[in-house]
Amino acid sequence: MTSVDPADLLIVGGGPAGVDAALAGAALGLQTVLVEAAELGGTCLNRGCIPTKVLLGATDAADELAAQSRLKLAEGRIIFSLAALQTRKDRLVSGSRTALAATLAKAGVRVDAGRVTRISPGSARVDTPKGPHSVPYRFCILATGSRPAVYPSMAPDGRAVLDSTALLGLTQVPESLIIVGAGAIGLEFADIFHRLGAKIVLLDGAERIAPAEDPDVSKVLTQTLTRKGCVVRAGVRVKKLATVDGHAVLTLDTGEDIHAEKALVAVGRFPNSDIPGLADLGVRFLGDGPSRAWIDVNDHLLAAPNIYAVGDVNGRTLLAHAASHQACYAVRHAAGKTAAPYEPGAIPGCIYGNPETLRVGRLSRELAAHGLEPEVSEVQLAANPMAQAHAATAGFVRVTWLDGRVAGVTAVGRGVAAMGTLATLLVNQGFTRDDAEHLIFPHPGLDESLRAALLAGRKKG
Ligand SMILES: Cc1cc2nc3c(=O)[nH]c(=O)nc-3n(C[C@H](O)[C@H](O)[C@H](O)COP(=O)(O)OP(=O)(O)OC[C@H]3O[C@@H](n4cnc5c(N)ncnc54)[C@H](O)[C@@H]3O)c2cc1C
Ligand SMILES: NC(=O)c1ccc[n+]([C@@H]2O[C@H](COP(=O)([O-])OP(=O)(O)OC[C@H]3O[C@@H](n4cnc5c(N)ncnc54)[C@H](O)[C@@H]3O)[C@@H](O)[C@H]2O)c1
Repeated sequence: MTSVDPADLLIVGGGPAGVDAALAGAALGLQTVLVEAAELGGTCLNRGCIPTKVLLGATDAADELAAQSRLKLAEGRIIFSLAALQTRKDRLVSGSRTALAATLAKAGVRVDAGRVTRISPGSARVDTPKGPHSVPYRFCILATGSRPAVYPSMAPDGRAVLDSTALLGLTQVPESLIIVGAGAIGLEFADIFHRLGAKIVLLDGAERIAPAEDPDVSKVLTQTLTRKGCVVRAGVRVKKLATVDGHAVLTLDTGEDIHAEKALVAVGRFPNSDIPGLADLGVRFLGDGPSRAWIDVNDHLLAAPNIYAVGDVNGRTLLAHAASHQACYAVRHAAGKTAAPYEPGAIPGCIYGNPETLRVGRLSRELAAHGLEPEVSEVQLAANPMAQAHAATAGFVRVTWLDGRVAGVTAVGRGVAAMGTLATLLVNQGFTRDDAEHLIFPHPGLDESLRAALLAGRKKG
C-alpha cells in the first residue's frame, strides 16, 4: 500500500467537528489531512441542522397565517411544492459544500475523499475509489459522528417506515405521518410536515414529549401541538412498526394499531465508532452493544495517547456547536496551546419550529437533585408585545438562580431560540440581578421577556 505525505494532524470525518478541527489545525500551521467518507459538512449540513431549517424557514409563513387566521384576521392556505422545496434545499446544501471545500483548500487542508478503515499507532489506512493508501500521523482526531438509531421492532425500511435522512428526501407530502420519538428530531419534523399539510401522530415512550426538557416546557409543547391539530401521545410502548401493503402500521403493546401513509423513527442516534484498530490502541467504549459504542474520552477529549474523539461520536453532547467547540479545543491541546482540561461552560440547546425551546445551563430540578437550593423567576410570553403581534403568546421564560447568580435559562415559545446567545452569556458570566438591571434591551422585542424574567420575583425552585 502506498504511503502519502505525513500529517501532523489527521482528522477522520468532515462534519462540523472535523471541518472546524481542520481549519483550526491549518491556522496553527499544522500539516492537516481531513478524510471524509461521504460528503463534506457531515450530518449537520447534509441531513441535519441545515436542511431541516431550510424546510422550517420556507414553511414559516404557513404557521404565521394559521396563527393570524385563528384570530380571524386572515384566511386562506399556503400550498407548498415539496418537490420545489427539495430542489432549493439541495441547491443550498450543495452550495455550502462547495464553499466548505474552497475554504479548506484555501486554508491549506488536504482533503482525502475516502473512508478510514483501520487506525494503527502513527498511521491510518484510507480506502478511496482509486485504492487504499496509508497516512502517517502525529495526532489523530476522530470526528466520525453518528447515525440514526435502529431497533429491530421499528427498523426503517425506506418504504413507509423512514429515518430522518429518508424523510428529508420526500418530494410528496404524505397525507398522514406517524412520528415515533418526540425529541429534537421528531418535534422539528412534526412541525415541518404539519405546516406542509400532513396529519401528524406524534408518539413518545417517555411519560411526556421532549423528556430532556423542563416538564413545563413539555406541557406547552403538547398543548400547542394539540391545538394545531397534531395527535400527541406520551408513555406509549411500540410493539412493532412496519410497512404493510405500502403504508405504515404501528402496533402498540396494548394491541392498538395506528395507520399512516408514512412513519418517521426518531429515537436517538448510534455512534460511528466501528473503525478497526481502535481497541488495540487502547480506546474504550461506552454503551450497551457494538453499534451503540460511544468513544470514551478523558478530560482532554483524548481516547488514547495522541488520539482525540470529538463531536457526536463521544456521545457527550449531540449538537453541532458542541462538536465544533470540542474540535477546536482538541487542536489547541494537540498543538500545546493549552494543557487545561476541556471545560465548555454552558452549552445552549434549542429545538426549532413553533414553539421553539431553549435551554442553557442547569434546570432547577437538576440542581435540587444535587442537594442545592436553586430559586427561579419567570414570566409568561402572553404579556410580550412581539408574542402578541405574532399571535403566539403560549410559552414562558424561566431563569434558574443559584447563590444569587444566573445558573440556567429555559424557555419555550415562538422565536425563543434567538435568545440563546444572550442567555449563554448570562449563565457563563454568572450574572446577578443588578448586572441584569444595567443591561438595555431593545424595545419591543421578545428578549424583553428574558429581562422581565431576570427581574421578576424569585421563588424556591
Ligand atoms: C435531522 C437532524 C437535525 C439536527 N439539527 C440540529 C440543529 O439544529 N442544531 C444542532 O446543533 N445539531 C443538530 N443536529 C445534530 C448535528 O447534526 C450533529 O450534532 C453534528 O452533525 C455532529 O457533528 P460531527 O462532526 O460530530 O459528526 P457528523 O456531522 O455526523 O459528521 C461525521 C462525518 O464523519 C464521516 N465519517 C464517518 N466515519 C468515517 C470514516 N471511517 N472515515 C471517513 N469519514 C467518516 C461521515 O461521513 C460524516 O460526514 C441535527 C441532527 C439531525 C439528524
Ligand atoms: N435543534 C437541535 O439542536 C437538534 C435537532 C435535531 C437533532 N438534534 C440532536 O440529535 C440528537 C438525536 O435526536 P433524536 O430526536 O433522535 O433524539 P432525542 O434523544 O432528542 O429524542 C429521542 C426521543 O425518542 C424517545 N424514544 C426512545 N426510544 C423510544 C421508543 N422505543 N419508543 C418511543 N419513543 C422512544 C425518547 O423518549 C426521546 O424523547 C439529539 O440528541 C439532539 O442533540 C438536535
